[in-house]
Amino acid sequence: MAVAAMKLSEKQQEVLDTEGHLLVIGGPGAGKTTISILKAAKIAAALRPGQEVLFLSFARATISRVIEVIENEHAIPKPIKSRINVETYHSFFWRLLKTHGYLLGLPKPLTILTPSNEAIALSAIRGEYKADGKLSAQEKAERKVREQAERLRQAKDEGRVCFRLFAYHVAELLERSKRLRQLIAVRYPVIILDEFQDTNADQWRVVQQLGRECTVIALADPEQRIYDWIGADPARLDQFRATFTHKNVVLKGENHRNAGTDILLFGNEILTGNFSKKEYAGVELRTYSANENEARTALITQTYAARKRLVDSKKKNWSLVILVPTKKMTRAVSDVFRQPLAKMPPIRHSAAIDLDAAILGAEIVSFLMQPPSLLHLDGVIDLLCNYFHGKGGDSPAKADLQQAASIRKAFALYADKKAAGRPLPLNSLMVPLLQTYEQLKQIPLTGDPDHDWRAVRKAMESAPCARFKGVATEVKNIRLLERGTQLRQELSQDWRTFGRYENALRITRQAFVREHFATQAKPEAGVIVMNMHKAKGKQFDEVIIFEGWPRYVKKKIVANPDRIVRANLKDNIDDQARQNLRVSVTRGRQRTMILTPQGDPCVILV
Ligand SMILES: Nc1ncnc2c1ncn2[C@@H]1O[C@H](COP(=O)(O)OP(=O)(O)OP(=O)(O)O)[C@@H](O)[C@H]1O
Repeated sequence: MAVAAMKLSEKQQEVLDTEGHLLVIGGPGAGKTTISILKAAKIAAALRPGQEVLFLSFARATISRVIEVIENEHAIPKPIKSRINVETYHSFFWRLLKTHGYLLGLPKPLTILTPSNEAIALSAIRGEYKADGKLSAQEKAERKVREQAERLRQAKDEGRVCFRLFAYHVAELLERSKRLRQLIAVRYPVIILDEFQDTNADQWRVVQQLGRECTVIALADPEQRIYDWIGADPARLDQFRATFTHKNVVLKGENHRNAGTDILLFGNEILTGNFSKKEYAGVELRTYSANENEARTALITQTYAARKRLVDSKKKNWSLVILVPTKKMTRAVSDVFRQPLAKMPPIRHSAAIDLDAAILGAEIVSFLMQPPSLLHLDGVIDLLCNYFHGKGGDSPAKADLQQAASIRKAFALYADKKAAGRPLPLNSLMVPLLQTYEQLKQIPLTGDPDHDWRAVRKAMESAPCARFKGVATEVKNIRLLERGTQLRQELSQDWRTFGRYENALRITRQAFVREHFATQAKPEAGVIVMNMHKAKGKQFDEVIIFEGWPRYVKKKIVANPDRIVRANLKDNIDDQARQNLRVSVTRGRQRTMILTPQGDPCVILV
């Protein structure tokens, strides 16, 4: 609905009319984001030139939804819209650090240590420990301390700052410099903090400092807190109350997202486990037989049906999201949609999968596009090892770290043998690797980046070396040259200037850093697959929550991965699991379906 036609609730009006620090509390769809934008517009209209309202959010996708609200609100004139600056916490912190980090003794210039490169930097430490499940609490704590020390060292010595240090350093800066706090307040007299319940300790330190000079407006739902695992704290709202003289407004009982359905009622009852109704309008619980084929068929059939409903509704930019409990499953569902079972047509979709492997793979492709005179085997070996060190992101697989070690070892042996004029052992992994490297160097390039990129990737796919094949498969996950045209343009420009891709690797790396900060222009539409954790702050016309199924041997469950509650055991139900499911369920505007295995349905719901 266009916000222009919107009648504000009494409490929303109160938000609009209140001055000073503000804590706005409301459940899913209560209209927190909406009213905060209207309030931002009201404040912006009275600002002095050069001043803006700053709206801070966690995810880029939330930002696009916020921007959409602003765009729909025809009552907000353009010059006023342009005075509302919507930004992620990360990107705001980075701006501060880049300019003022030297005050903390950080080198200048600073660069971002992207998540994949952070994983590479930490892989040596991580490689020394067993898998998470096999570590004692003490070992985990020790590893955490060592990882943090390495992150700090990377920042201080190398000038490479990873995302999770942004708030840490900015907090330090603002705690020390009143002048900087004042500068920020002059530019941003009012700062809106979205999803405040999910701020971690360092972010809270930053907010405390900002609130000394600026007016802060925190939007929160204490029961949508899903970031405990990265530092959110149930005490946060009370800390806000104790720190700031503020007005508290509760948008109680309001639901503008899925009004007319029982979706919110069902979501709220998930928190207590007391279900008051047999049927909930707009909510459907379905089971599938607990095996791979049945699971896939159920998901695909339900997705076809939901898509048909939405297409038939003729709604513009309809959205259907499939929410799954794990990253692994996001990928699995995306693969199934691409190649469903026999004769079933594929489902066009976008998937929010982790791109660490694809990004590091892209570095290899771009390196191989560089002219042979700039290519060297050491460089390829380094990038391949980086790929294996970083492809698992925060949780690298032992096997991948070992791959990297084997490549290093085989390369050292190759160098020794070569120096001694001796042949390589025939079974060395360097044999197919060298063959592939030679083949890749021979690929004729044309100056059309899209074409050339594909040529290198295709050649990798059919290469003798299995490691390169793996890289090619991962790289398929990003359509690098389709996203915006900047990378493409820069590569073309590089070719025009030098008659070859002189700087392909550097250009590609920069493109990914940029990508981390880019704001999606539009909220997601069509069929989307994502991890439940990523659904926060978003809304979709229909939601399908699809969880994994137990594996049986002789009728006993031997494994039960990818469940909403870990292993689907009653003992593992906690607030996090309940809140996470509630957030997912309440994302649907019209309809939410939960697909769960027969015989062992989600324990929260039984
Ligand atoms: N007063 C209102 N009248 C009609 N529709 C409204 C009103 N306020 C908000 N809406 C609409 O309701 C939907 C949900 O609002 P909004 O996204 O602001 O809620 P929220 O509290 O931020 O939700 P969440 O915490 O679940 O992200 C949006 O589509 C918005 O346009």
